[in-house]
Amino acid sequence: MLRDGAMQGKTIIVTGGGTGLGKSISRYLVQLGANVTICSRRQAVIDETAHELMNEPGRPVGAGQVLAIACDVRNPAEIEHVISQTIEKFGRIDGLLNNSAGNFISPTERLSYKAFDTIVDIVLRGTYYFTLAVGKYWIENKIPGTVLNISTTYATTGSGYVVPSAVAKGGALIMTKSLAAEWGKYGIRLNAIAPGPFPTKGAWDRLFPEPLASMMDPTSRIPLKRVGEHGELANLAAYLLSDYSGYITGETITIDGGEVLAAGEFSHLEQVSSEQWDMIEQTIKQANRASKKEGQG
Ligand SMILES: CCC/C=C/C(=O)SCCNC(=O)CCNC(=O)[C@H](O)C(C)(C)COP(=O)([O-])OP(=O)([O-])OC[C@H]1O[C@@H](n2cnc3c(N)ncnc32)[C@H](O)[C@@H]1OP(=O)([O-])[O-]
Ligand SMILES: NC(=O)C1=CN([C@@H]2O[C@H](COP(=O)(O)OP(=O)(O)OC[C@H]3O[C@@H](n4cnc5c(N)ncnc54)[C@H](OP(=O)(O)O)[C@@H]3O)[C@@H](O)[C@H]2O)C=CC1
Repeated sequence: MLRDGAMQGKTIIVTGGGTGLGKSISRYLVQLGANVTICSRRQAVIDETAHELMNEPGRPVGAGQVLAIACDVRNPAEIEHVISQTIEKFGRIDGLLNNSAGNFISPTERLSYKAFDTIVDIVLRGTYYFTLAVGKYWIENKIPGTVLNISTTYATTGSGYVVPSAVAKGGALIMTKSLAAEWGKYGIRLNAIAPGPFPTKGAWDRLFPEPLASMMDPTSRIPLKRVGEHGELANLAAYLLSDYSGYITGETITIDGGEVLAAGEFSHLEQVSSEQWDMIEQTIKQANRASKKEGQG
């Protein structure tokens, strides 16, 4: 979507950049010329991704560099290591993509305290630790940085069976708005993306395992009748991390094929056949005529 070289000179840290959506967004940022530090717990996974992104067939001239540094986002010392290594290699940091997450589907009453903590710690604590560390660096160095948080649509609607994730994503979303209000004076912007279903191994293994996968079709509730494509999300993420979105802050952009609209009370009526609509129309018109007659009488 953006022109070639649109992110040249920018350095972005992508948490969870070794897999799934973080990897796809990192790929696009690198193609656009950004230097990208990818970090997550598994060094072997991020090393392999860094190698892949640096050696892609058709890699454009002017594509960015990739640095892979292991980091558990629950650990401030490891976050500070990522920040110092990134500055040492690329000179500065312009953007932070908080994309790391943990999640699995479960009735809430089956969760141990530790299970609940594990999700909230990765998603909420990890997001505010990283944002705080990078934000302090930006304020101290007068850099107008940009944070982009990968949220979910249920961060605002709520959802059963993923309650720790909903709690944590909801908290991170409120942080996005709150800090956008507070740090605007430093030129720092914070936005979020709320994706609908975008197939990744990480999400599908934990949210649509068998027998759930055979029982439900995630596209059935989506007005556009399909899941998202990674390139569609990467376009939006690159735009929100770029200077082209310079007047947008505190915003959450939903990219879900209209899935959240399924909550509308009558939105499921696509199951009604054309013949049934003929009958319904006649029934309503009959009721209209009857009520008119009552008015005349
Ligand atoms: C498409 C829609 C939106 C998508 C949104 C996304 O975020 S997709 C992103 C998807 N991507 C990812 O999630 C990627 C990263 N995810 C992961 O690494 C793991 O899934 C993790 C989040 C469990 C963390 O692993 P870890 O090694 O740090 O932790 P651990 O193994 O030690 O477990 C901690 C506690 O949780 C318990 N527990 C675990 N499973 C279940 C269960 N099914 N049932 C009940 N409990 C369960 C486990 O028993 C333990 O508690 P205990 O017994 O000690 O009291
Ligand atoms: N796929 C989808 O349909 C949707 C995804 N999302 C969001 O998109 C984002 C990416 O998810 P997706 O790509 O699907 O799934 P993935 O499982 O591929 O991505 C999650 C990433 O988080 C990293 N991670 C997990 N725990 C930690 C930790 N403690 N410290 C650092 N990194 C960690 C993982 O790497 P490692 O294991 O090496 O640490 C992994 O790279 C998440 O925020 C998710 O909530 C939102 C809505 C829908």
